[in-house]
Amino acid sequence: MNELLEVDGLVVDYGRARALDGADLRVAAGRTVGVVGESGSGKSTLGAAIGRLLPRQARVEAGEVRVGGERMLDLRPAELRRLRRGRLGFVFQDPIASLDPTMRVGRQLRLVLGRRGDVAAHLARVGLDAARVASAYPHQLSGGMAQRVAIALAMAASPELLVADEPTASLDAQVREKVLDVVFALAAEAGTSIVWLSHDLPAVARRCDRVAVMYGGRVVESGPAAAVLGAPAHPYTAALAGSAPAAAAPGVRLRPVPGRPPVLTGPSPGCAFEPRCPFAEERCAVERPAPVRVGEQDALCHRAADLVGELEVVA
Ligand SMILES: Nc1ncnc2c1ncn2[C@@H]1O[C@H](COP(=O)(O)OP(=O)(O)OP(=O)(O)O)[C@@H](O)[C@H]1O
Repeated sequence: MNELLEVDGLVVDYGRARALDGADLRVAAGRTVGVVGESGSGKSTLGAAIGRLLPRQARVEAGEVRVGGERMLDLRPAELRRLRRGRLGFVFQDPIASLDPTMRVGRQLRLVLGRRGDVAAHLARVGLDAARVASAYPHQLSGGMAQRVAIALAMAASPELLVADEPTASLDAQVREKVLDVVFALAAEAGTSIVWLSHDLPAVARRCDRVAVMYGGRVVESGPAAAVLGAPAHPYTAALAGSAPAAAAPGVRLRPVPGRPPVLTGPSPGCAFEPRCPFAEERCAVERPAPVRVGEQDALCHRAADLVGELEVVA
């Protein structure tokens, strides 16, 4: 498979707090991947690290990020800008904050598209009327409209990879689905891969080809969405899928699994889920699990092979 994004063993600390503890992720060209996990599992850090957009206090301690084979962490600033502009797009949680407050929307798009770009056409692609929106400043737009503008900007150069960090978290439920429709339709048209960081497991299941489940700063299970969510290979995925409010309103934050998520200040000595895991054995507390292939999934669990058929999703 032609991998567009490869994240290997990524470790990121914020001072003493460890946000990523050896995260691995693969995204093939044109694929849509939902990255799910509880608050604090490291999703935003992973998304920011992909574009080398981590805040100043973050330190990459180990690991590697490659986009189209280019080693992101080694690029010089000019190369990094070129790669971000040409191959990557980002959409964040707060659309208004991601736009320039001092510049009219049309002008922001013009800067990205260049003189010959068709501002009105790019606004129309995200369902906005240029006559109404191009001359507005970001604060004059609703959240949904501002996010559409942010999507138009992120997708203007038809990037190979779009990283969307909870792009609909601040939007009303009715607007949310429409905004996601726009993101996925534009990406499908342009052949753009999506990494969508989300709390919303049912929504990810509906829209993504693949799912990566994060826990304690690692991707503990990944594989085709239907397999991961229908027949989980990791006990944490089973707990998370069981706790997903599938019947509740879309976008509702996941109900936490009993117990508390870990707060790491260094490498987890074993499996970070061990204290909450109903299947844990002695070695789980002291040996870091390596990936195990189970069916179509990769799971970081010592017991993944013996648990086949045991893990039920309690919906
Ligand atoms: N700027 C920061 N300074 C210090 N610690 C941080 C910072 N950003 C994140 N962290 C810590 O790193 C860990 C991972 O956070 P991150 O935001 O990546 O997780 P997340 O899964 O995206 O959470 P959420 O879903 O709440 O956004 C958490 O323990 C968090 O407290």
